Amino acid sequence: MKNISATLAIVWRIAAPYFRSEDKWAGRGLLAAVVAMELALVAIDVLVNQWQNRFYSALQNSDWDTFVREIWIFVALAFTYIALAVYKLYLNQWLQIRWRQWLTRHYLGEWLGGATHYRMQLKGDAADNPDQRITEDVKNFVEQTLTIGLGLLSSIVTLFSFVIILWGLSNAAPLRLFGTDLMIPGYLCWGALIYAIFGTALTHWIGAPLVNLNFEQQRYEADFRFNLVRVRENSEQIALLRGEGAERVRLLDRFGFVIANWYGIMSRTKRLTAFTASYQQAAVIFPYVLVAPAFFAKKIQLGDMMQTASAFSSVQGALSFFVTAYRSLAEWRSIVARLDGFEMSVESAANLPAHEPAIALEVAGGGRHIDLEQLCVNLPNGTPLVAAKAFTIQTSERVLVTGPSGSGKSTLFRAIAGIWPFGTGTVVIPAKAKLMMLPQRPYFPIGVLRDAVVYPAAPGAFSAAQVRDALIAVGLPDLSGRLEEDGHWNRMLSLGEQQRLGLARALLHVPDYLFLDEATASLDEPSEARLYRLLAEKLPQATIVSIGHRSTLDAFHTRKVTLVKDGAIHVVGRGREPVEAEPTAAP
Ligand SMILES: Nc1ncnc2c1ncn2[C@@H]1O[C@H](COP(=O)(O)OP(=O)(O)OP(=O)(O)O)[C@@H](O)[C@H]1O
Repeated sequence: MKNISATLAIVWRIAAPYFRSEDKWAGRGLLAAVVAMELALVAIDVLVNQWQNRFYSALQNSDWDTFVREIWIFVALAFTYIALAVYKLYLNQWLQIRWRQWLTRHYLGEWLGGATHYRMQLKGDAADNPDQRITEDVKNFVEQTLTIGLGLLSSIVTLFSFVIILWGLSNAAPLRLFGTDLMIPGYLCWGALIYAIFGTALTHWIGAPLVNLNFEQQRYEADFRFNLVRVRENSEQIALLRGEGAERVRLLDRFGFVIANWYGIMSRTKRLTAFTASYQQAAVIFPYVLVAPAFFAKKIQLGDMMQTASAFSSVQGALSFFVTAYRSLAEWRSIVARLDGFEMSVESAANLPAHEPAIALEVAGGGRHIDLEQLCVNLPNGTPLVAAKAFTIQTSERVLVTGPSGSGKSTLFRAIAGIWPFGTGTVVIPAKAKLMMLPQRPYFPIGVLRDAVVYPAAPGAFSAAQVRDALIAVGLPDLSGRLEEDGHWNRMLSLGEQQRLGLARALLHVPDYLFLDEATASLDEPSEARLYRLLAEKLPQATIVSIGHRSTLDAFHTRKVTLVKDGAIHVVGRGREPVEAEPTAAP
C-alpha cells in the first residue's frame, strides 16, 4: 500500500506539470473530452444491460413486436457506441502527442540546461541511458498513464452503475440452496466482491516480480542498443583494429542479459496468464451457477438471468481491474521508476554546486580579466588535481599551458568554463565576456556544413560569404564550395581538417577569450604557425590560452604556465610581468 501511494505520488509529480503548463487548456480540454466519452461508454453499457433483459424476455415470450423494436434500439446504441469509441481513441491519441511533446521539451531543457548532461556523466550514480528515458519511457509513460487512468475510472464508474443493478437483481433472484431461498441482500454483489478479492490477491502474489523484471528488461535493451550505436560511431577504429570479433563477443554478451531476463519474464508471464485466463473463464460461468437454481425454479425469466450474468460480469470485471491490467501495471511502474530516476539524476547534477562544496563561477561586472581565486580542482572522487591560489589571465594575453599528460590541463579548462564542479574556490569571469573552448576533436552536428561551422549559433547567423571567407582563411578552400552539403563532418574530415574548421568557427564567433586545448595538435608545425598568426591578425583583442606540448608554440604566447605532477604549477613569464600564482597540483 505504501508502495502504491509512493508510486502515485511520483506519477502525480511527473504528470501534473503538463496540466499546469502553457498548453494546459488544450491538455485539460482533451482530457475532459476523453473522460466524458469514457463515462458515456459506461452509460451505454448500462443501457445494453437493460436491453438484454427486454430482448431475451421477448425471445422467451415469442413477442415479435418487442423483438423488432429492441433490434432498432440496439442499432441506435451500437452506432452511438462506435462513434464514441472512435473519437475517444482519436482524442486520446491527440492528447498523448501533445503531452509527450511538452514532456520531451521539458526533459530536453532540463537535461541540456547548464551542462547537466555532462555532469550527469561525471557522477557515478547517474541514471543509465538518458536517451531511452527521453524517448521510449516518456512515450510509454504518457500512453500507459492515460490507458490505466481511464481504465481505472471506467472500472469505478462501471462498478457503481452495475452494483445498483446487481443489488436489485439479487433481490429479484434470491439465492437458492438445496431447495430453499436464502435471503441475503445483494448476495450477487458480495459474490463478485469475494471473487475479485481472491483474484487480485493471487494475481499480485504471482505477478509481483514482473515489476522488477520489466525494469531490468528496459535497461538491458537500452544498454544493448547503446553499445550498437557505439560500434557504429567508432566503426573506423574497430575496422582498423580488426576488432569485429571482440565486438561481436561483447555485443552478444550484452544481448545475453536481454535474453536471460526475457526468460524470467516469460516464465512469470506464463504463470500469471494461466491464472488470469482461468479466472476470467470461471467468471463466465460463475453468475449462472449462482442464479440458475432460481431460474429453474421459475422464479425469474431468461431475460433476468441474462441481465444478471451480464451485470455480474461487469461488476466482477470492474473489481478485477488489477487482475486484467496487472502486466500493464507492472510495466507502467517500472517506467515510472525510470522517469523518476532520471528526474532525480538531472536534479542532483543540476544542483551539484548547491549541495556539495563546488567551484563557484562568479561573473564580475566591471572586470576585464579572468581570476582564479583559491581554486582547487578535484576529481569526482575528491582527489585533488590542480590548485591555483591566485592566478589571473589578463585581457589580450597569450598564455601557453603545458605539462605532462594527465596533470589536469583539460580539467582546469573545464573548471574555467564552469562545467567542472568538483573542487573549491572561485573562477571570476568578466561580465559579457564571450568564452570559447576549442578541443582537440571539435564537435560538428550532423547536417549542412554551413550550419556545422557556425554551431552553436543558429543556422543563418552568419552569411554564406562570411563562412566561405573563414574557411578560405583557415586553409580549407575546397570546403568553401560545399557549404550547403549535408554530412557527418566528424566522420568525413581528417582530424587536421576538423581542427581548421574549429578555428574557422572561432574566427566567425570572435570570442573575447579563446581556449585552445591542443586544438592544432594534428596539424604540421608550419600550418600551426600560420593559423596562430591568423588568430593574432583576426582576433587581436582576444585573450588566447592554449594547451600544447610543442616548443614551437612558445613563439606565439607571452606567458607560459607549466603544470607538473610533483605538487606545483610553475609559472614562467615572458614579455609581461607574470601574475603571482602559487597553484599546486596533482596526486
Ligand atoms: N570524468 C572523469 N572522471 C575521473 N577522472 C577524470 C575524469 N576526467 C579526467 N579525469 C582524470 O583527471 C586527470 C587529468 O585529466 P586531464 O584530461 O585534465 O589531463 P591533461 O593534463 O589534459 O592530459 P593530456 O595532456 O593527456 O590531455 C587524468 O588522470 C584523468 O584520468
